Amino acid sequence: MTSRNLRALIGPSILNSDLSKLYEESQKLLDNGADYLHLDVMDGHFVPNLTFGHPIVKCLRSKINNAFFETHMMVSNPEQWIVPMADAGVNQYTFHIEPVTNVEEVCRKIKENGMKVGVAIKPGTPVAEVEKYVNISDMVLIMTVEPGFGGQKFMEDQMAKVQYLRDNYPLLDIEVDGGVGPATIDCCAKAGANMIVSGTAVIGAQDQSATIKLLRNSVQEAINKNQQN
Ligand SMILES: O=C(CO)[C@H](O)[C@H](O)COP(=O)(O)O
Ligand SMILES: [Co+2]
Repeated sequence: MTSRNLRALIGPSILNSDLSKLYEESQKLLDNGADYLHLDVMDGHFVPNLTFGHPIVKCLRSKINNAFFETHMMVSNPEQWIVPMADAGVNQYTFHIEPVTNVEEVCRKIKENGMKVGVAIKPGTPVAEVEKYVNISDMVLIMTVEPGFGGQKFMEDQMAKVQYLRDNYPLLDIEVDGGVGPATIDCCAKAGANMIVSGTAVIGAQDQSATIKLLRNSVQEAINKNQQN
């Protein structure tokens, strides 16, 4: 949890981009105004899909020096990858709490390795499960699809979790991920999300820059409105 003002931040997911051009696609997103990059790491075990791991992240970091990298760790043993990801130049390590027995220990180890901590929950996990860790993490990720694949339909029923967290933790960084784009952003913004992951909607946009701006404006307007009340 942080004590600064909330900011609207847009972190495109490169999951559904042309991964043979990972550097070019990532740089294009940053040039078009992305605030950070959301890198989806899947192990084929916690989720039924495989993506990439720390060697690829390290290569990307060697070409992109100054962007904020968040890895979304959809893996069964998040503790295993903390040191390699820190070494690869990751800034924030966001992991799912569902398979973890000692979440505090994982949070501690992530911080010890110089990264920010994100704690994530799947749609079926109650918000109370993640609320326990709000005070020892930098961000909470509320998944708005079942993790594993890009391009799925946004689950509006997850907004109750976002709203609950925002009502109780006004300065908490709350991220949403899955099916978020121009058609669903107002709903996320209104519920109180301030960190927005958007994959397909940004990657496939005719005008990436305009889409990123539209997402950010919607969230910033909601933040401003909230602060007036
Ligand atoms: O974590 C993810 C899937 O598990 C991705 O970040 C997410 O799906 C983003 O892609 P899209 O906006 O296309 O849904
Ligand atoms: Co993700």
